[in-house]
Amino acid sequence: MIKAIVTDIEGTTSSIDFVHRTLFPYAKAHLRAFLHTHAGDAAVRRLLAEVERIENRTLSVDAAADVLERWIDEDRKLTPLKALQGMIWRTGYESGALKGHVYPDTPEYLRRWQAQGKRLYVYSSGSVEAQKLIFAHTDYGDLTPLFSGYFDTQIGGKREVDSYRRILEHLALPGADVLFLSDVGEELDAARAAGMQTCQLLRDDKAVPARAHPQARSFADIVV
Ligand SMILES: CSCCC(=O)C(=O)COP(=O)(O)O
Ligand SMILES: [Mg+2]
Repeated sequence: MIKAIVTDIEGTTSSIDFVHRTLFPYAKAHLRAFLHTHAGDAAVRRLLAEVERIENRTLSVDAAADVLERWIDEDRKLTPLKALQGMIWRTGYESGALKGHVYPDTPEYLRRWQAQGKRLYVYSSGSVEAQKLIFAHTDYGDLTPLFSGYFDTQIGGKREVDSYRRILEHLALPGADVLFLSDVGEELDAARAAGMQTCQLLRDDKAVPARAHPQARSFADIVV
């Protein structure tokens, strides 16, 4: 029996377009000014040091902004970029400039599954801060009370089997009791290799079907 469900965000609970056409441009538009204002803050300093380590060179604030803007364009899933994006999006959500997109079936089925006693978790390349923000600011209210925990790239990349093994250790459940939901075949392959059950969300025509996994057009199609 499924005791826990771990869900991806982009392409699964929420639309790819929202992430790429609203969230990423917002982060890019505010990044440089954010870095100039906060480069002295301890948390931002640590993240900029990580950017320098990845680039293997010393960077001025503007040079770091250039690198991070390029990473946004390339959709790189690098931890310091994702952490900085989360910090920038916070201002957007709190001012009302951003509203977290979720498909209508997302809150409905998350509530239903929680009422059935299943524990719900998020695993996204977006930072834990960004995950909490998107679910706290939806048209359906604050969905964060539905979740028992959040995982981001600090636990490992989403295409790596070890990431899912580590998540299972945190959940203290065997893989057979855990269902992972994602739109990306390589992520589902890695979760299955760790022993999890899987289901691919095919929300729109952009998703590439991974026929080795059960498939669903919405959460209403998922058998738990
Ligand atoms: C937390 S919302 C922003 C998601 C994000 O930054 C991203 O890169 C999408 O990654 P996902 O693993 O949810 O497909
Ligand atoms: Mg996804």
